Amino acid sequence: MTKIKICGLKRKEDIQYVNQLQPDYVGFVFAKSSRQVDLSWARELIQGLDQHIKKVGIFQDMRKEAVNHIAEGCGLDVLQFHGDEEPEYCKAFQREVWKAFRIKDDESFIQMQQYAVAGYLLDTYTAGQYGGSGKTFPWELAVNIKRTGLLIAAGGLHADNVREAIRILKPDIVDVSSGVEKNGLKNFNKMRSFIEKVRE
Ligand SMILES: O=C(O)c1ccccc1N[C@@H]1O[C@H](COP(=O)(O)O)[C@@H](O)[C@H]1O
Repeated sequence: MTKIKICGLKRKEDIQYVNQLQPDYVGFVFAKSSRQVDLSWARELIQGLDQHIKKVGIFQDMRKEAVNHIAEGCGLDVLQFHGDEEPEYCKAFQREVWKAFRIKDDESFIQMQQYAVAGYLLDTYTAGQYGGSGKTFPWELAVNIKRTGLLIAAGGLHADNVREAIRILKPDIVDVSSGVEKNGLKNFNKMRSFIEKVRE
């Protein structure tokens, strides 16, 4: 079954929502974003999180020492690198690593072959923005991609398009942030609809 990651939790209410709805993963954004959390707030949120839900930290071109400090402090299960991190950088961690690739055209996939990571996350290329854009990429571009780890589909997913994304991309995991928000905040009903669609 396709697993689910809900990204960008930043309020205690968000934690209550996911504890009730039980996605497989949740994401805490440590990169610059309207969803950014710092180490101490993330720790406080995580104290209330159901232990069965895996914790993903989202980073963008951050020093390795800083990433490790946050990962230790929060007990992160997965590190998601969403910037221009090089293959060598991604190999330098003891934890599971997912690398995000921003898809624009066929050439966007050439770079992917240089990485040996546990997860390959496909997000939409948006000029001047590294993630959380709420925009989709042409999924057909990724139908035959070669990869040696998990495939994580991201970028503009929501309850009304996620089944089509699963049909075309056959991902191991679907990742959503903007698509389960209302007025910039996570919304319980949108999260529930998204999760129901994936699991129906
Ligand atoms: O969500 C963010 O604010 C964010 C900021 C910086 C890097 C990545 C970020 N989130 C990731 O973006 C994709 C797509 O999100 P969306 O569903 O299109 O809003 C997803 O992988 C998030 O983990």
